[in-house]
Amino acid sequence: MNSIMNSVNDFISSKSTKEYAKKELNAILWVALITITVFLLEKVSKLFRLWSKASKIPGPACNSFFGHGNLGSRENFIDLLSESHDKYGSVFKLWLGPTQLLVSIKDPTLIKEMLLKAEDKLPFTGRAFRLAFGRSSLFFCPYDQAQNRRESLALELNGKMLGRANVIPKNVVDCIMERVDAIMSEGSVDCKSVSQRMAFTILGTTLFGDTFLAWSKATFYEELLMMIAKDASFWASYRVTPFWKRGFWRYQSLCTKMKWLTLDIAQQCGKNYGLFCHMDQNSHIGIAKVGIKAASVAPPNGVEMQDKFFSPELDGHINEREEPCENIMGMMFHGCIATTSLISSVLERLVADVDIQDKIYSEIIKVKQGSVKEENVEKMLLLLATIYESARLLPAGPLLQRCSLKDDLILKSGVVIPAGAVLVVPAQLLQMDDSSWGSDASKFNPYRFLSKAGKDSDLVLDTSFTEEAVDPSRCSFILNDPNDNAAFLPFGSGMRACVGQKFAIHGVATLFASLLQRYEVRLHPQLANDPKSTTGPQIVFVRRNS
Ligand code: HEM
Repeated sequence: MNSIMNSVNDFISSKSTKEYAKKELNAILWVALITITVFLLEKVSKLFRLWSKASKIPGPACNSFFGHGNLGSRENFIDLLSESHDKYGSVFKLWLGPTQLLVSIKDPTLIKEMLLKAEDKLPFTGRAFRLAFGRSSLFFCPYDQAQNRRESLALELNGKMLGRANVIPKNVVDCIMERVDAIMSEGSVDCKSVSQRMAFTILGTTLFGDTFLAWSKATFYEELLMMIAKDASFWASYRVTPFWKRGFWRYQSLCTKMKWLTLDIAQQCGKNYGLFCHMDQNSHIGIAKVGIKAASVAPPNGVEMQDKFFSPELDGHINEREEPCENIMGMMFHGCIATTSLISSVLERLVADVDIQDKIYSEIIKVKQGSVKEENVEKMLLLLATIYESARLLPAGPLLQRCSLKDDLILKSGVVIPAGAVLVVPAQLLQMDDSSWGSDASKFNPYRFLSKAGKDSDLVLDTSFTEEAVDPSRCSFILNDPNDNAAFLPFGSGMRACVGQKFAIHGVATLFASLLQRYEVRLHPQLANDPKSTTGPQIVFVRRNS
């Protein structure tokens, strides 16, 4: 035994072994050095390619290597985009850093083309979303990750939900009306909070079914959602996640509570989702251990849809890093915020234009009299046109953002936008642009979405919306598809356009068809223009006599 040990020691200490080890180490260092050099050279050549391609796009000169450092607040940024478009034309560039190029496009035709070709969304733009809810396979991710869920969501919303008799079931509309009754008994209400209440009920019942109406924690869930919405951008504005701040952990605990509540309502719906075992592997908070019992009750409204989004095995793909719960929370969050601002925008227009409100009311009554279907909103042309117009004038979401991650984007006009550039569309500027909407672009005019039958390109701009037009049996007007105008972008456009557009428009129309049938919506005589109000005008619902 000793002799074996001695010979091993001799071998190790022998000169040739030391030499051998030294050579090995040298070889490894060389390989590492070459790999790092190749990697760096690739990065540098990529950077030069980006700079050379970007140099052909017009834009303000950039004096600093670090780009146009301070772009100011959101409002200033939109002003900057507007001024730069006036100066440099419909496509211009800005450097956000040495490797980060921003390209803004304002020409509607180029935008339509770009939004069809650039199908990715840069994950860093969804930082607020990810900090709050985690990674999602629907929002702020490359197209190949979102495609399957987008398709199934579109199928559910536009196929099944729009196909049924009422986009929003009657019991849900009745419940919302009961809440409006309760609100009315309190006197006036601010536009924003009543819209939020309505949007929350619509989204909640769409995703979780009727169970949501009786869910005892719904009010707390709504409050949580709004608290998260209020703080999300603030915490995401830190370049480095501020783990050292107490406020951040308070915010994170709100997000965790929201996750728990989402699972709670899922549990209340009475289904055993395969998702929970999947989440056990991925979840940061161990929610999987909640333990969901299988229930033998018949699925309530919305459960089928919910099932799709909770199931990780959708189309056979399991994305290891994704938690299906994030998609549900994302839809609740985005759907509620966006639908709230649409409802609020419609309410504001209606109280400001009583004449239109009265015309919509007579349209609703006429359609109801001549219809077997409970809420035949497709025939309520003026109501739908009012919703389109209110969406056009929506103040939310001033920018659309896209990216082509793999390939350069070559537009028909010859402009080449390098892969990886952040593409933005100043949607709000476009939606108010005279060249796309006429000289009254900044005014509320729902008639711009109506044209005389047989001449669908002739917009009715004279506002002569007569009795004839609101009578579906003698209707000589048709509703234009708002998406025909490339400058109509409240729901985006192209490959990553909003999946919920049709559902949201029909849902909001169904809601207003019931609301206006029962109530007149008026500005509160004393509180209408309260300068201190940050939540829109104070309004009152006045019950109609009939
Ligand atoms: C009035 C209500 C709504 C408005 C104004 C709205 C607006 C938008 C906008 C502007 C986008 C970005 C589009 C783009 O970049 O081209 C978007 C994306 C999206 N919307 Fe909506 N939305 C509304 C309601 C909803 C609802 C109710 C749902 C579903 C329940 C929904 C689901 C989505 C999804 C999944 C995306 C992400 C698409 C993607 O990135 O691939 N939206 N929405």
